[in-house]
Amino acid sequence: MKNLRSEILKALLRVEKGSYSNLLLNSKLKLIEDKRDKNLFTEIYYGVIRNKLYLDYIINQFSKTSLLKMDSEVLMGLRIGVYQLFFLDKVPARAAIYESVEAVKIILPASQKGAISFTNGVLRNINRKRNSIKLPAKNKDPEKHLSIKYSYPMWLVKRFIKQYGFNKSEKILKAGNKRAEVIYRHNSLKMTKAQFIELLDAADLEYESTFLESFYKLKKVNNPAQTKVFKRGGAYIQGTSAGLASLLLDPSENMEVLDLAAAPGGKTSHLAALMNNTGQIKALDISQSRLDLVQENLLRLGVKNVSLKKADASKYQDNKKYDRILADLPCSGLGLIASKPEIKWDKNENIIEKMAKLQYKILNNNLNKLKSGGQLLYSTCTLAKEENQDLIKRILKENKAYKLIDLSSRLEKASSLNLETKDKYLEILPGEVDSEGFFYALIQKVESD
Ligand SMILES: C[S@@+](CC[C@H](N)C(=O)[O-])C[C@H]1O[C@@H](n2cnc3c(N)ncnc32)[C@H](O)[C@@H]1O
Repeated sequence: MKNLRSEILKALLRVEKGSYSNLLLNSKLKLIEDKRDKNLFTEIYYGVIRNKLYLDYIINQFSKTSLLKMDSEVLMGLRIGVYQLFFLDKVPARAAIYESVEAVKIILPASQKGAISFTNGVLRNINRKRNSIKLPAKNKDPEKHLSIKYSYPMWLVKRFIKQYGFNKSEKILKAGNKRAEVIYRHNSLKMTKAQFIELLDAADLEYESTFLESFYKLKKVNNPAQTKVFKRGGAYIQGTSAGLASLLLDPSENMEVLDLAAAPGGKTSHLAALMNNTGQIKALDISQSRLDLVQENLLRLGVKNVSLKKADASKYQDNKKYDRILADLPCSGLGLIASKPEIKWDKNENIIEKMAKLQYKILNNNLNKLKSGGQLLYSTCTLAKEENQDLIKRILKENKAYKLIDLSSRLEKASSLNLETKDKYLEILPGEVDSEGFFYALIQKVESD
């Protein structure tokens, strides 16, 4: 790779235009040989996305030009520079400024000399007066304080404070800025636990256990999808909160299971493993290209009891009745900010409302596919109550033949987590648990005599 910072700058501009940060990063890291360069690329790239508002707050105090009027290349170059100055002790200030200005120089045409000296001047000025920078006061404007300190848009800070109060919100915001860890789920359909561990050890992969028995946190791994254990189907990369969903649904062998939104297949393949490849899982998704990913994953993982179908789950019709239904539905994703920090900047209140409507339609269309006594697990990776508690309350109010089951005993059986359910629901909050934010509710069709 020719110039690391200019490549970071280009990649960040693409994320601003809508590219998925994790997919783009993976494709960029493949082009970098040196391990230290890979780490520095990742650090600056995610650091700038995570801390954008804080970086802009600083730049704004030292620039006579408004941020809105700046060339996007210059603004991004400044963010890259300020991030290094404030967050990376190992990069000397002189190098941080020089490299960031060089990156802008490479990207902008030579005719834009003024923009280059502007970038240089602003960065030097910020570095000189760095000790004078102050956050908005916590006691005067607590919302603004959190918004700038942790770089979250105001609407999201206000929403969290309303739902969880100031202290819990601060923990959630802080945890969302921590780099997400890579976790392998051991896939028992391809190898025993002992063989799985043997392959981790043989590859010198450092790991530690988690609150779920089959999930291992990997330390310092650059290409988790390139290891032998992964390629042989012994592992699936999956967060612990995502993994908890299939465990809470608790399927048994030979059951009939419906998965309403399956792609890329994490929970489907986990269910298949828990059922030991017996019974039948019907897995739906609205997107064919995403179903192709499921197919690829199921093949690698040796899953044999799943049939895939492209369908809109809000309209899907089926004459069968199921023992278990997994409704891991599309959502606003506010629990996944640590692994996909651009969620901070891409989402808004309208998306939450839109998602809640879709989730309502999907649940209403599928509840009647449960057998008598059958159970549906609803899960989302978001922390918006309209998509979680409020939605489930409404569904149960309108459908009297269904009841909510307290998730405590399932949680105790599935994990070593010491968490209380609230109103029978379970919610995982980043900052309280070292995992993604998730919500779960278990609904049962009341048995008819
Ligand atoms: C949260 S993801 C599912 C993750 C999956 N359960 C897993 O564990 O890998 C939501 C999925 O819902 C799909 N989707 C969105 N709208 C849908 C609809 N109306 N019907 C079915 N699937 C839908 C998306 O394509 C996406 O793959």
